Amino acid sequence: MQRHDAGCLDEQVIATICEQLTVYGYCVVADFLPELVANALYLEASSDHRLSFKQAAIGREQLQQVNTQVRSDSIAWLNNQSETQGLYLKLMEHLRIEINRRLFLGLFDYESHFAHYGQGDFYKRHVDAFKGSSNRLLSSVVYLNADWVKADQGELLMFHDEQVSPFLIVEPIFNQCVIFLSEQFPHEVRTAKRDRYSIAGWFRTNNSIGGQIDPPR
Ligand SMILES: O=C(O)CCC(=O)C(=O)O
Ligand SMILES: [Fe+2]
Repeated sequence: MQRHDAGCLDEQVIATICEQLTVYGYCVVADFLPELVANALYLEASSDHRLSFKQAAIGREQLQQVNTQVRSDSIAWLNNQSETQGLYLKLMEHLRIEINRRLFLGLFDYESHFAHYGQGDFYKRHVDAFKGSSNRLLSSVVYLNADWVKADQGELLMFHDEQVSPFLIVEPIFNQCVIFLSEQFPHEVRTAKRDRYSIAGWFRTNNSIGGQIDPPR
C-alpha cells in the first residue's frame, strides 16, 4: 500500500526507523520511497545508459581491489546527475537530518550507489565497516525489483556475530528498504537467479583531520 505521494518520506516511517534502530540496530521498511521515485530509480538503474556500471571492488581507497570470489555485482555511484537521483538524495538527506534530530548520531553525509546483480551474482558474507576504522555508521539498501518471487533468491541474509544461521532474511522486493548499524551485522547477498537492482548507501560520520574528510570513498 502506498502511504505517501508527496516528495518526502512518511513521518511515521521515519519514527519507526528511529525506534527500531534504537531497540534492534536494524529495521526493514516496506513502501519506503514515494512510488514515483522508486519507479524512476528502477528505470534509471535498469536502462539509463549514462550510468556506467563497473565491476564492484572491495576495500577502500588505494586498497580497493576487484575480487569476484567475494562479490560479483556491478555498481554506479549516485552523484546527483539526474533529476531522479536528486529526488532520492534529497529524501535521504531529510532522513539523515531526522535521524540526527531524534537519535543524536551526528551523521554527516550519505554516499550511495546503484547495484546490479545479474543472474548468478552474489556478495559473500562481510561487514560494511570494521569497528573504529571507518566512518560508515548506518547502511541502507533500497530494493527496486518488481514481481520478485522466492525462486529468484538473491535475499539479503543478516547474521549475529559468528552465527551460521541468519536471524533475518530480507527479500529484495520493490521499494523495500533495510537500514542497519554498519559495524554490527555481518551479511551476505544470496546468489540472484535474475537481474536484481538496488541502491546501497551509507550514512557517515565526519572523522576529518586537517579539513580532509576521512576516509574519502
Ligand atoms: O544488496 C544487498 O542486499 C546488500 C548489499 C551489500 O551488502 C553492500 O553493498 O555492502
Ligand atoms: Fe554490505
